[in-house]
This record gives sequence, structure tokens and C-alpha cells, in this order.
Amino acid sequence: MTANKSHTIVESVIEKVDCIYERLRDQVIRMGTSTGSESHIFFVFGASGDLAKKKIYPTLWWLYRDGFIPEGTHFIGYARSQITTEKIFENAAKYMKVKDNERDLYEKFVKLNSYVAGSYDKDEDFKHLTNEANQISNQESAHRLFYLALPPSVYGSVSELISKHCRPKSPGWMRLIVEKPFGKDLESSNKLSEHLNKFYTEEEIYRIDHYLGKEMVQNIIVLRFSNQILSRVWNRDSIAAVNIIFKEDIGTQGRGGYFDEFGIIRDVIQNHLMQILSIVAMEKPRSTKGEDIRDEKVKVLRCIAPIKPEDVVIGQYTGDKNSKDPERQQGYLDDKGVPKDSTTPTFAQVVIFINNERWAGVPFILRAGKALNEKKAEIRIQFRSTPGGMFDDDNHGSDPNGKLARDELVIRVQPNEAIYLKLNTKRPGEMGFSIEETELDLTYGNRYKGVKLPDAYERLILDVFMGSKINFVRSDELEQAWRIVDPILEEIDKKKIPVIPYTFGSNGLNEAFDAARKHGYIFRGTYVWKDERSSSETNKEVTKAEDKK
Ligand SMILES: NC(=O)C1=CN([C@@H]2O[C@H](COP(=O)(O)OP(=O)(O)OC[C@H]3O[C@@H](n4cnc5c(N)ncnc54)[C@H](OP(=O)(O)O)[C@@H]3O)[C@@H](O)[C@H]2O)C=CC1
Ligand SMILES: O=C1O[C@H](COP(=O)(O)O)[C@@H](O)[C@H](O)[C@H]1O
Repeated sequence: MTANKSHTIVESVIEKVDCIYERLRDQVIRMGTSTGSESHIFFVFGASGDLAKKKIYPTLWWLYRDGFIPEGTHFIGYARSQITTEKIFENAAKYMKVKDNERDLYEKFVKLNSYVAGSYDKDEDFKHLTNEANQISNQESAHRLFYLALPPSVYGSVSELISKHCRPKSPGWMRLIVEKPFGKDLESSNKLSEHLNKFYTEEEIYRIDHYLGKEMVQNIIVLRFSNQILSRVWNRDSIAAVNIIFKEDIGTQGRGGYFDEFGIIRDVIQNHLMQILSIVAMEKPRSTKGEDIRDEKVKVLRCIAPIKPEDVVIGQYTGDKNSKDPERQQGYLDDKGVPKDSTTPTFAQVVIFINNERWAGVPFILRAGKALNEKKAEIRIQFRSTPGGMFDDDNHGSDPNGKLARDELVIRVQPNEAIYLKLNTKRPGEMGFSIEETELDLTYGNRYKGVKLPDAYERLILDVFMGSKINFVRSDELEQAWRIVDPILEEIDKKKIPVIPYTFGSNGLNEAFDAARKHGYIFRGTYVWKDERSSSETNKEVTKAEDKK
């Protein structure tokens, strides 16, 4: 293909994406006017907090900058702290990424913001908030979106008081966005759901799981159901094991106070990884409508028995005394919010089985850890070994077992979004049937140069404006996810499962890799995926072992 031709293809991809953006923008603007109530108010509860500064305010700005916020929208922050709008924007400044040529627009956006200080449990404060909101928007029927960027301890009173005092007048609608954690276990989650159900319809509740807003998580549905080549083999006949992996190269970074009460299973596995699992494993939905997709996700979760203690490996990180990086020298117990005798896991692997016709016997291995060697999230679909032994006597590269490598489809969620299919090929140029592993590689940074992938929160907040619930968690999904992890959480909380120490910066726990092997997942250690994007920047290749684990 000539350089010109490939340039044209890339341009046309960008044009298509731009065109989708245009359509979305039109929809948002029409949505703002079609109900006869032009204005919207977006409330940020917990406006003084960490999530608000790092994610919510920057996301609102990016949506505004890109024309996705309906005309006439106002933003109101709310928290107990006696602060000002200026202070909020000062705190959030380094996350906003404002370019020089966007300064004027940014100032316009800042002017649409205000802040009200008040408690989380007093009627008069919420009445005051609604009076302020009416004045600011000059319209009592403006649609209202409430983002609860708050600790779960105050969800109860805040949700009740919002419903009592802050609902818009008809025909305005209201939507409540609830951050995870949705409870601490099945019982508390059910209680929270019952509480919310007293004051809101399910239609009004948006339980956010930001992994559902990530490009590659959204792509799973398209990959699975629009490619015959994949949908035919997506079952126990062809697939030997599924690995869903979350790794972070940072520790709790002062959030230990929150984390210690929850641990990695509640923080990441029960929600983000279980959501991914349900999309990877569900049957084909009737349509792309939110309810059809969520019905299928619940159905597959209902086929999963609670995880058994013998299928769990947990660990907690210790400081790496040899590291030059002061953060890596700190272990979990050094975080000032963490009790010195804490046994809360910062690493966990659980093996899940889905008892249905498609998946019986296939292990779904979910692994998550903080303070590891890298930041990465990916899904590995490992296919069964090739039967027949035709190539058994041939040279298969450095594999000590002399066996053919299994095919593996890897969906890299982050960083550097990619899909690559590992397969065997004849070693180029060699005589005979010398075989080596290679890949069909769809690295987004190479294939879709210049295409902007929106941040997960951008997509999800836009979804809430549009009233789309595909990417939000329904109460029955939540209940099922808790049911699956609840018994092992109880065992862990009672300290019945050993917590294995691992050093900050390590690859994970060998005990976890051994357990994955025991369940039939094969780590070969012979393959190198050349991540072209990072290699062009740093000339570094993903190392063999890291690619596997
Ligand atoms: N931070 C993050 O990266 C992520 C956070 N989340 C979730 O988002 C929500 C908010 O998180 P985050 O912003 O980190 O939380 P913060 O601890 O920063 O709390 C947000 C605000 O809530 C108020 N607050 C804090 N503690 C209490 C308390 N004990 N009682 C009453 N009010 C309190 C404070 O405001 P004031 O004192 O002014 O009232 C604070 O600014 C949580 O549910 C969290 O799990 C989810 C994903 C990532
Ligand atoms: O929800 C959470 O997710 C973050 C990781 O999010 P990512 O988008 O950066 O992958 C994690 O650090 C945090 O502990 C957890 O609460």
C-alpha cells in the first residue's frame, strides 16, 4: 500500500469518528431542548474531595470544551468545607489540561460553576441548596444530575435529602450517579439498594463503574458479536482458560484509610473485573439496548457459584528496601491510614467457574494487585492446545517442552489499547517446519493515529446526560457480583486465608501463578509482544515473562 493510500484510510477513520462525535453532540443539544426544559444543573457532591478534583471537574470541562454539554447547563459543587469555586478550580488545575488557546473557553466554563457549603444530614441545608440552584438556573424545572463523589458512609442521608428537597419541578427529570463501593458485602449492598429504592426509581439511579467506560471494555461486545471468526470459537470447546488481569505500579498513596476497610477484592475484583467477566462470558443480547445487555450479564453471573477459599490467593505488599524510589520503599503497613497489624489484601487472585453449557469447566482467573511492577489491565483468552501432534518433532523455538504454543487473544484495556492474537507461524526464511510464535497486532496507537479515545468518565457522564444505561450497573447485577465474592470476603475478614507478603515492584505472587497453572493456564515465557508505540518512544520491548503475567 502506498503511503498516500494508507494516509487516506487513516484520515477517513478520523472523519468517521469526528462524524460520530458530531452526531452525539447534536443529540445532546436536541436532548436539552426537546423536553421543553432547556437547562440542566449538574451537582457535584463531595466537591472538595479527591475524585472531584482529579476526575469529575476535569471531565466536565472536557465535555464542555468539546461541545457535549447542553446549552444552559450550570454546575454546582456541594460539600461541608467552607471553600470557594476558585479554590476548587485551583485544586483541580493540574488535572484540567487546559491548552493556551482554550483559556477564554475555560474561563466561560468556570463562570458556569458555583459552590454551596452545607452538611450531609440537615434538611435546611438541602432546602438552601435547592433555592440556590433555582436562582442560579432561573428555572425550577431544570433537569438535575447529582454526582455523589462522597464516602459511602454518607450516601444514605444525602440520597434521602436530595430526593426530599432537590427534585426539579415537572417536566424536569433527575438522575443520581452513585460511585462505588456499592456496599461492603451482599447485606450492606442490599440495604443500600433498598434505601435508594425508597426514594428513587431504578431509572433514576446510575451506579457508575468507570471500567465500563473504557474503550476496550466497550469493544468486547463488538469484537465478540460482530466477528463470526470469534463468535464460533467463544466457548469451552475451543477456550482453555480466561485471564482477567489488573495491575498497578502504585501503592495506596495515602488512601490506605479507605482501602483498609475494603481490600483489593472489594475495590477492584467485585466490580471492575466482574463486570469485564460478565461481558466476556454473557450470551448474545437481543439488541444493543441497555436492558437487553444487562439482562444477559445478570444471567451469566447467576450461573456462577460463590468462590471457594481454595481458589483464592491473597497478598499484601511490603516495601522494597533496595529501591531508590521512596514510594517503593514504603510497604502497605507504612501508609499512615493503615493499622500496623492490618491483614487487608492488596493483591488477590480468584478462580471462577461458570456452570452453563458454554463455559462449564473453563477457569476464569481474575487477578488484581497494587504495588506491582507495572500498570496494566488486560483480558487473555487462551485457546486449547492444537491436537494431532503433527509438528511434535519439529523445532518450536525456545519452548523447553517442545510443544506448540497455544493461540491466545489478548485485549489490552490499558495502557496503549491493543488487541493482538498470538499464533504460530513458520519461522520466516527457515527450511523445514521450524515454528515460532507471532501475532496479528491491532495496536490502536499505530492503527488509529490521531484518533482521540475519550476518558472513561467522559463517556459515562455523557451517557447520564443522554439517559443511556448500557454502561451502568443494575441492582440485580450488583447483587449477583456480591453473592459470588461474599463467602470468601467473610473468610478473609476472619483471617482464615493466609496473606502472603510480596515486595513492592514484583510481578505478583508465585502462589497465584502456580494456581493458574494448576487450573490449566499455560505460561510459556517464550513470546515477546513488541509494543511498537512504547518501543518507538523508549526502544523497550515488553519482556517475555511480564507479557504472560
Ligand atoms: N478518589 C478516587 O480516585 C476514586 C474514588 N472513588 C469513589 O468516589 C467516592 C469519593 O472518593 P474521594 O473523592 O476519593 O473521597 P474523599 O475522601 O476525598 O471524600 C470526598 C469528600 O467527602 C467529604 N468527606 C470525607 N470524609 C468524610 C466523612 N467521613 N464523612 C462525611 N464526609 C466526608 C469531604 O468533603 P467535606 O469535608 O468538605 O464535606 C471530602 O472532600 C468514594 O465513594 C470513592 O470510593 C471511586 C474511584 C476512584
Ligand atoms: O476504582 C478504582 O480504580 C482505580 C484504577 O482505575 P484506573 O482507571 O486507573 O485503572 C484504582 O486505583 C482504585 O484503587 C479503585 O478504587
